[in-house]
Amino acid sequence: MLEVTGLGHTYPGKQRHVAIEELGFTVRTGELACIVGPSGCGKSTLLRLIGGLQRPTSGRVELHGTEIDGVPDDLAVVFQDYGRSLFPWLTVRGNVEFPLRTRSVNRRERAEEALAQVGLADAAKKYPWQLSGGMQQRVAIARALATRPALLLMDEPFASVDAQTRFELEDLLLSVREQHGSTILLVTHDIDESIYLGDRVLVLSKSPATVVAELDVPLGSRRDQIGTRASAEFVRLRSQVARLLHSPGAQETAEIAAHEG
Ligand SMILES: Nc1ncnc2c1ncn2[C@@H]1O[C@H](COP(=O)(O)OP(=O)(O)OP(=O)(O)O)[C@@H](O)[C@H]1O
Repeated sequence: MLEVTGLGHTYPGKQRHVAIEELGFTVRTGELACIVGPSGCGKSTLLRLIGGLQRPTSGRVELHGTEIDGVPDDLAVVFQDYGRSLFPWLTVRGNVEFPLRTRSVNRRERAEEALAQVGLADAAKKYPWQLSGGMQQRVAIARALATRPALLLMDEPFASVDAQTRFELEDLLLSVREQHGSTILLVTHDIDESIYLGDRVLVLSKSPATVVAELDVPLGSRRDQIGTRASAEFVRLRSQVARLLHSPGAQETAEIAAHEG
């Protein structure tokens, strides 16, 4: 569904910065792929390029085989900062209906369905500021789901909530994904989260970002916060990703292996 080839992005000007270099990967329909990388390596830049919010300086991003050159209709993004992404003057239902305003669908029905999916059927008439942080992020997820996107991009979606809420939202995402067969690309700096959620984990290098490893996550589709995280396979993957992220030597080895094979 998504194909990223030879992608590069350099921020111009006095502070010229090469954020992304020769980056490539694909995401299959129905897959949940996680991108994990060190702080400041270029994860948000990558999502902005994929979401058509920024133009790459080299390479291409294709969705369903067509190059992206603006924000695609069938793509939705969930950002980390729910406080700034929801409109405080609109009710919860108003927020969820907002991206549907130009579509000929029953907006109210769609919004209510999406809110029910995230467990907020009773909060439709409230305002975002009357809800907890975790509930606000559920509204942001409902708003993205209401558009029935072919691809859902998520930029550190659970980084601003407490640990318990984070676990709940991770499980909510897995259940929504199972119900809809959604295709999701999620960026995180949390190694455990990338393995718990992902079918595949793409590990990025330090800036300029490039893909140093792609790891399959053979943990099955039924995951649970306690059993899955304690499993031998989970622990093995966690060490592997941590080594790739924290040891420059391991990154070089992975890069050489990727180029050779
Ligand atoms: N508009 C900009 N102009 C110049 N440099 C920028 C701009 N936006 C980002 N950068 C630089 O590009 C690099 C990548 O930034 P980006 O926000 O994509 O990283 P990130 O991996 O998402 O960071 P974090 O993990 O802290 O969220 C950083 O060094 C940042 O300073």
